[in-house]
Amino acid sequence: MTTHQAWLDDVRPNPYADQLASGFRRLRFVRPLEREYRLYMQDDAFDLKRIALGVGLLVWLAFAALDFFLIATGERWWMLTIRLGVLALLLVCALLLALRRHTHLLVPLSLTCILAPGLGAAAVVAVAHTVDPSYPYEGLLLICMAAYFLVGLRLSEALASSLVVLLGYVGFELLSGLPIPRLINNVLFLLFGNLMGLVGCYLLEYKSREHFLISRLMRVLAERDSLTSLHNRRSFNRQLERLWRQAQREQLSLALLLCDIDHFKAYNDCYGHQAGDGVLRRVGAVLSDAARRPLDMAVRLGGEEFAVLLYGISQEQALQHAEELRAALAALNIRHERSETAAMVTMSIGVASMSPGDGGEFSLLYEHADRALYEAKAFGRNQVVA
Ligand SMILES: Nc1nc2c(ncn2[C@@H]2O[C@H](COP(=O)(O)OP(=O)(O)OP(=O)(O)O)[C@@H](O)[C@H]2O)c(=O)[nH]1
Repeated sequence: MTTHQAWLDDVRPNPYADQLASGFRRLRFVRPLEREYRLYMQDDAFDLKRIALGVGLLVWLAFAALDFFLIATGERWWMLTIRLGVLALLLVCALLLALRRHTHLLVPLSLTCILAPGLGAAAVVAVAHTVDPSYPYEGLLLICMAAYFLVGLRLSEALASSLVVLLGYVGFELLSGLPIPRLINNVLFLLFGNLMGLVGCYLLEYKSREHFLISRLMRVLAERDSLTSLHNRRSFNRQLERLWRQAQREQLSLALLLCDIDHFKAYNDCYGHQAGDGVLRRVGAVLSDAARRPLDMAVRLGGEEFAVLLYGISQEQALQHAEELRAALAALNIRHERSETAAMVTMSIGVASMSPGDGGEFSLLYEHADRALYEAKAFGRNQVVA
């Protein structure tokens, strides 16, 4: 953690950076991040689970064939019955996983894929031990290892399912009458194997969580302006293109508000750069409040230039939004004694609205808003022009 600390402080407050800085030794994030991580894991582990299940089915069948060589008595039919029962259950799980529709069932399905063969194998071993105490029980460890490393379970889930398998094994062996010293020997071997799995799984999950936090943080840093936390120009360009296509499909209009703080250079010169940064942050918060709907976006284009992209609203509504923004900034009443326009910090806003379905390029929307902003500046600033 300490290696991150130095640069993490530069990007805080940010939920991913905060979590990286505060640590997660217990393999748990704060609640909203934990939920996000689990969803990410669900998506990430889907293919892994399908491959693991395919391999598991083949291994299970191979062990069933092996039983026939190792056990020659009637018990082999009990063992085969158990194996077939487990096989049927695994096939149902495989079918549900193949459909890929039941993502909410992913964890229960994974647990079933461990518990069914685990308890099934424990029962098979116990039945075999009634006729041949040297029948190999070590295969149980393979199932525990699959829980720790193969099916994408979290440590707590892998540990719980492995313990259930172990307890099941002890119970079945007690019923089958395996001599106690031998049972203790077997259980100790399985416990030590599990201990290794536990440590490996902890390190793996720790790294997976760290990777999740860092990759999300990188995404935020690549898409957001560090001073205001608004989207940056790159993110804006991408979103504008995306929304343009969506508005084209849905026959809706798109509005762009280009906002520029008036006499900001004079503000910086008068009150200092730090105070200027404070103003940029407060303007950012005002714009961010105006873009709360999921497809809307507030952007810092650079310097004291901002933009608000609004989805599916008319020119009149866009003008109204712009006036509200201007009024919200005025209501903050940030003193600006060097402004030639007013005694407080104000902004000029250029508004453009277009329906992509009517034809034209999305760059036109920006051009129209830019021209309107130029006019707002030219007509005396602190006003909205469409
Ligand atoms: N404090 C601070 N100032 C910045 C930042 N980025 C750009 N600026 C300053 O913003 C000022 C922009 O000046 P101009 O482009 O002349 O704009 P203006 O003074 O607002 O003039 P008008 O827009 O015509 O009213 C410059 O002094 C930049 O140094 C920043 O991140 N923080």
